[in-house]
Amino acid sequence: MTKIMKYFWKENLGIVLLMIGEGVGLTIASLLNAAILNDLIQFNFLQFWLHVLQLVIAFIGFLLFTYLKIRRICSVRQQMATKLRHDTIKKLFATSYTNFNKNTVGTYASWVTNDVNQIEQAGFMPFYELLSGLIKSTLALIALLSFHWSLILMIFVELFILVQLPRLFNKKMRTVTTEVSKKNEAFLSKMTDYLAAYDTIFVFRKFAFILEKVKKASIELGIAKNQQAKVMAGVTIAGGLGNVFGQVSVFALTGYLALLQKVSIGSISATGSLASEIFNTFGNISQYLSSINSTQPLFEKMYQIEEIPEIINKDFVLSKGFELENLTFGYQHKPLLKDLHFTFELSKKYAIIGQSGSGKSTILNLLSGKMKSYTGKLTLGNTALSELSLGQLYQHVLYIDQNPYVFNGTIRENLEMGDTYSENELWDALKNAGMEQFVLALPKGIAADVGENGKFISGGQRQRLTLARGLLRNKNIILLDEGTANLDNETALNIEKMLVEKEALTVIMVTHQLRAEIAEKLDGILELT
Ligand SMILES: Nc1ncnc2c1ncn2[C@@H]1O[C@H](COP(=O)(O)OP(=O)(O)OP(=O)(O)O)[C@@H](O)[C@H]1O
Repeated sequence: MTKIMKYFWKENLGIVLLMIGEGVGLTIASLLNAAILNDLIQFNFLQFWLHVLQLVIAFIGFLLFTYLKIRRICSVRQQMATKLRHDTIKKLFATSYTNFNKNTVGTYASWVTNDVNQIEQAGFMPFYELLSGLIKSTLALIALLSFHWSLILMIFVELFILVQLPRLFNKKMRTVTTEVSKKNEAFLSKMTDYLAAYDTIFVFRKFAFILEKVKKASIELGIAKNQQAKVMAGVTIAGGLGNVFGQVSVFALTGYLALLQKVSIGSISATGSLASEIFNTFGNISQYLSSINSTQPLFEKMYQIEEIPEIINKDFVLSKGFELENLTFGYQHKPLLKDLHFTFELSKKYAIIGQSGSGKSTILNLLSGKMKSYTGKLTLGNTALSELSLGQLYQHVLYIDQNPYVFNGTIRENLEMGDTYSENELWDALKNAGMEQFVLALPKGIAADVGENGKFISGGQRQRLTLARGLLRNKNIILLDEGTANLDNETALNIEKMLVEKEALTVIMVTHQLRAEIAEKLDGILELT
């Protein structure tokens, strides 16, 4: 948490200044309480009314600073949460393909929702409460010193004992918070999975089965949260006991000093409220620190994502296509591809065929730099793929996998994905992907919404939309995994023809259905067994 607080140091300094303003207002109000009581004891009515007026002004100042502080904390807290979410996703995008796939999408969603919320509630909020309390306590201690030194001495001894308390709870708090985070991850992951499977659940009428699973996952999450609340309750009680003891002892000592005529009688109302400020803060310190401490594992989880730096290979020239030599690869040490030799020359057209599970998509995954744990040689141009940054690779390569994602937005947004293209370029891409007539016939045309993962359009239309999105990018090499599998024979044939007839384009397509009209135009076929 220190890291993010430091990053926003200017904003946090502003908050500290507002807290000081708030604390000064409150301390002055406490001191005025003593003065008012003394005025009454001495029947000094003029002074009494003057002090009451000053008290009102002090309270107005206090409330004004409190208002500004609350507003500012809320805004800075949101800025820090946004930075955390942004940095986490940025790191996830900068890690390797294999690392990203170690967790489910639901887990990552949980990090940037549940965990960030937990950091806000259990980390940032207690931190500001503690900071505000410490500032008020420091001012209160200074004010108390103006009454009698013995008060400060006694408070210091008691505070020393109070601040030892958090240590007793640190370990337990970390454990229960980590457990809540894990259960949150599991819960969100399961929910994402069940809801994404809605169509399957719908046709199998498995609602009761899924509801039972939802209930079980929710109960498991509830147990972890209860466990956390139990530890929190223990921390609160321990702090509360110290707090009560401290306040009573200051009250008693001031009374004793007043009896000895070392302090005025009115002091008792000021020392009481000043001491309550100090002991409220330090009484809750164990709770604040345990809570802040408990968020540490959540930060660690986000910060430990390994970023793989993009190192640009300056010597790279796309002088030739992909060359595979003795290429061997397997998942989890299970051999799949063995000693493969093949050359995909630039501007030529290839198909990869073979039985289901023979490794066709895996080859495209290797060519597109997603899998790196192969042995043998795999080069593009004059450079080994392992020495090429993904940015450089994707400057030339377009990979359309078996399930390309269609975003919940318009056709135009799905095509552009944040880039800018002319109307002509957009429509050319739609035409080449066999999508032009369909889009023209839509009431909203290119501005039509496609829904979540394109659920408002057909499977074939989704495939053509993602193909158009790829064609727009004008890359030299296209890797197409069953890119026309969902299309009718005629549309599929037209698209494949369009691709193999593009002279400059290197085409490597995985297909189950190699049509004779296409096969005769190919320069090579890689058949896997
Ligand atoms: N991420 C993965 N982890 C472990 N095994 C995997 C993974 N991806 C694929 N496999 C396995 O590797 C083998 C080859 O998979 P691949 O997807 O390359 O086959 P394919 O020839 O493209 O199949 P299909 O024609 O059915 O799409 C399969 O047995 C598959 O179960």
